[in-house]
Amino acid sequence: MCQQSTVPLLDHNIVFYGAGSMAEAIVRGMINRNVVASGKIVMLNRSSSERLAELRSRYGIVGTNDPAHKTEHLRTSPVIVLAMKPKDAAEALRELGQLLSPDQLVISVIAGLNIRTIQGLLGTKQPVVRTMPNTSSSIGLGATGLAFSKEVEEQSRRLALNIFEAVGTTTVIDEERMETLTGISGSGPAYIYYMMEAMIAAGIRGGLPLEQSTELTVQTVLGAARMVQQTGEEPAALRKKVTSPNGSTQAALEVLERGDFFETVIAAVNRCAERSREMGSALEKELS
Ligand SMILES: NC(=O)C1=CN([C@@H]2O[C@H](COP(=O)(O)OP(=O)(O)OC[C@H]3O[C@@H](n4cnc5c(N)ncnc54)[C@H](OP(=O)(O)O)[C@@H]3O)[C@@H](O)[C@H]2O)C=CC1
Ligand SMILES: O=C(O)[C@@H]1CCC=N1
Repeated sequence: MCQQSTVPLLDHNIVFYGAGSMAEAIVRGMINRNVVASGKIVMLNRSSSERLAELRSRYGIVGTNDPAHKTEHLRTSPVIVLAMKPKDAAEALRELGQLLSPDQLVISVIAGLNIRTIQGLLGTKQPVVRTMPNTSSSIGLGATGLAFSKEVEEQSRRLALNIFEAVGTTTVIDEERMETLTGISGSGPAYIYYMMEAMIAAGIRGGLPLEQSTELTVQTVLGAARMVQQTGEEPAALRKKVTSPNGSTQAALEVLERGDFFETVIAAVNRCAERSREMGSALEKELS
């Protein structure tokens, strides 16, 4: 993980076009890690003024809905992060393309939307970085996959990596693997939270107070992730160390196996990847 720097990495504006959960997670992480001064972060959305007011007061960023200001920021910012939902992307990108000049870097966090479609909707051969971050970026523990269009020059490549390295780890991949990566790390936090919800519920049903059940679950998930990271051992090897022959863990794992846990998780990751492709195809159709 990156050390907190005393000098911000970015000394120019960065626009977040879309001001929802993912944009906030990255912004929060960037501010906490001093990647950029909060006054240089501009957050734009479609219509929610209350949301922008909340973000302005929470982070000291610039947030505006005023059409003239929005246009001005989009026209002049060297870096624009696309952070709206896939369903809203086509219209937004068509309008955005008319404002851009060739050197402005476009970074997308939109699931499924590929580089070719981004450039097609913009109507320009813009340098594009397609990324898939996750919401843990907000505490500096994100995992972001990145793929670059051929127009992205070394300096811009470095800049994009700097932004996401400051809020977690980065993995550069071939764009064709982005949907699989989405299935693992983009959506992955939700699977872990779901597992945690179930563990907490089981604790409560077994008579533990909510607070204790939550604390035990959180520490268990945290400890297990750290064990894999710090020991360098395979998860399967670590699992075996918990599992005494004919003991309680074995009995529990047998129940998970009966529910086809392993293959169910793989099927969930695959379905996530497939859904990302479906969303991408719907956007690709907007090109014709
Ligand atoms: N949430 C996550 O864990 C992750 C999300 N992503 C991707 O991030 C993107 C955003 O997701 P998320 O933050 O969860 O979504 P949210 O619904 O929380 O936020 C979407 C934002 O986009 C804005 N918006 C919609 N249309 C436009 C437009 N035409 N112009 C400008 N802004 C617009 C909305 O503004 P308003 O409220 O005013 O309509 C809102 O601020 C998605 O594409 C998703 O695939 C990627 C990785 C992880
Ligand atoms: O659910 C979604 O579509 C987004 C993409 C990855 C995480 N959330």
